[in-house]
Amino acid sequence: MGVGVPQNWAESQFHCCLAQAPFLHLQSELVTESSLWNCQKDERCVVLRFLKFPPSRKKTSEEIFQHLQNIVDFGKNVMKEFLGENYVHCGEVVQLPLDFVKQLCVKIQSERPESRCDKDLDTLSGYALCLPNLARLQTYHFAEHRPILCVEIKPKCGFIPFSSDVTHELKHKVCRYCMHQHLKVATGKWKQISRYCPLDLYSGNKQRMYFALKSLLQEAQNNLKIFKNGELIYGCKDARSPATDWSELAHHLKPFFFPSNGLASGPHCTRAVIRELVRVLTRVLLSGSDKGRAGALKLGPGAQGPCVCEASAFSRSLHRQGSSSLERSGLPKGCLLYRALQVQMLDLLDIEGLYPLYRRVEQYLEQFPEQRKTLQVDGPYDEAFYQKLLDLSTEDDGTVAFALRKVQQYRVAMTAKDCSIMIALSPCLQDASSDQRPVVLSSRSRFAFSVSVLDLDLKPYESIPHQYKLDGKIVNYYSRAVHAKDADMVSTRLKESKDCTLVLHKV
Ligand SMILES: O=P(O)(O)O[C@@H]1[C@@H](OP(=O)(O)O)[C@H](OP(=O)(O)O)[C@H](O)[C@H](OP(=O)(O)O)[C@H]1OP(=O)(O)O
Ligand SMILES: Nc1ncnc2c1ncn2[C@@H]1O[C@H](COP(=O)(O)OP(=O)(O)OP(=O)(O)O)[C@@H](O)[C@H]1O
Repeated sequence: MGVGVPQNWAESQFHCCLAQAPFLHLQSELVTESSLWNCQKDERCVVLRFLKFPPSRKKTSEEIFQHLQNIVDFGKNVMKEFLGENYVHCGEVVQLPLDFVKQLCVKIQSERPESRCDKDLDTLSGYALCLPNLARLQTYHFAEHRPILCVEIKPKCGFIPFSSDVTHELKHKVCRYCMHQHLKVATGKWKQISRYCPLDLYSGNKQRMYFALKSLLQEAQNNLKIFKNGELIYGCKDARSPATDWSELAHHLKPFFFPSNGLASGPHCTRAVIRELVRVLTRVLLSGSDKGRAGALKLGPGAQGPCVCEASAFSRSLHRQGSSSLERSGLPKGCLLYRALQVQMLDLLDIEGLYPLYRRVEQYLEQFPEQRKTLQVDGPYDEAFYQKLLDLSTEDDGTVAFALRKVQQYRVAMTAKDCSIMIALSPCLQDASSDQRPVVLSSRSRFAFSVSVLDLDLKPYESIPHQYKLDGKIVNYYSRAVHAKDADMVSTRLKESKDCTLVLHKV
């Protein structure tokens, strides 16, 4: 059969995503559904996402269809509104011939990372989500034949909680990502602590953003991947992945950034290429005028928290140099990072303030399980659902309605904290300015680009107790292992300095 086997693909708890080169080009003889047929006809390249479940949790076809439809509706009615039309691509639910799905599943099985194989792909319903291939320029509606570079960034949570419900003082000083790094290394998820801090990336300050992006390039973990013509050329799957090699990356990138000159190879060339990449990414991340309704989120002035994470390597080094001037967010309002941050901040109470409200909803649902549907706990994610999210009042009137509103806002915030950004860059000629597509300049070339958001599935209601436990684990581990070590170092230094003190006695 004429189905390209994907070379790279990844999946989360619920989904399997088939992506990257060679992309899954759907052949006409295999696909009869009209939407896919159209994709094939106008040469658009598509990506299919399938649901996946633990073997014990089978779902009916109807449930699977509904789950996928909910994902589409949530994208359309909520995330498009908040993040902006151009950044969000919701796709559509399609029904595929079962034979096709089964053969596909067999073909990709060997490519699945072992750690993800505890869940089975849904091959029985025939339903899947059909999405545009976001590793390509979204400003073109037909296949692009020019070389294309795509950088995928999972920036994670860009603010420090400001909620008065936070009980651990450390949470007001160090961001969750930086704390979580220590637990991840201790549990073997990754080999070493990253110097990346999301607060640097979201700062809008170019210097801090460069530092953040360079740190991602040094220690990509699951926060950075780079694709060239759809093929993964940089980024790792797990802690066993080989160490990152900048000279190899530079070799791939050189034709994009230094197309016509024979810049010598070696460390100088590598540095120059990486610098160009980081600059272009920063420019793209700061660009954008897409209208979204994130402005409709009237977060009060208190809803900001500190602008610097005490654990950030950047702020630590500035601190050591005696400089304390770190600016608050200078992100332009139209850019995707700004909008994503606003949505993340729907988490106004922090999990510590939210958990008792979740318990209130739970108790109510235990008593009145039939209300689950009326309350739209699991959808539909329609306009009414969206409207409720806009009420940011934090005054608890003791009602289930209040508790549920906060729970739903929290779920949306968590989704924005875990989504990824795809930046597609394609070199364009000097005279290509006549078309209206956005262009970004590097010192030796210019690129048409597009920015999209990926993985916008609403986090499940059921994940809240897990979030609560994990939060406690992260903070406790950090305060025991790291903060205690820091305190130790300070006291050792104090002791040493005491040992060296020359005590002068009066004679
Ligand atoms: O809790 P976190 O911050 O570790 O985020 C999880 C991610 O881990 P990360 O920290 O990015 O390495 C985690 O990423 P990986 O699967 O480990 O690459 C998932 O994205 C997970 O989402 P879900 O539960 O599969 O829907 C994410 O879980 P959620 O908390 O977003 O539900
Ligand atoms: N529409 C798309 N176009 C191009 N690549 C995609 C698309 N959707 C997903 N991918 C690629 O597949 C990977 C996994 O996709 P996605 O995050 O949506 O699935 P997931 O199953 O939730 O996985 P994860 O838990 O790793 O985030 C992404 O990191 C990205 O590299």
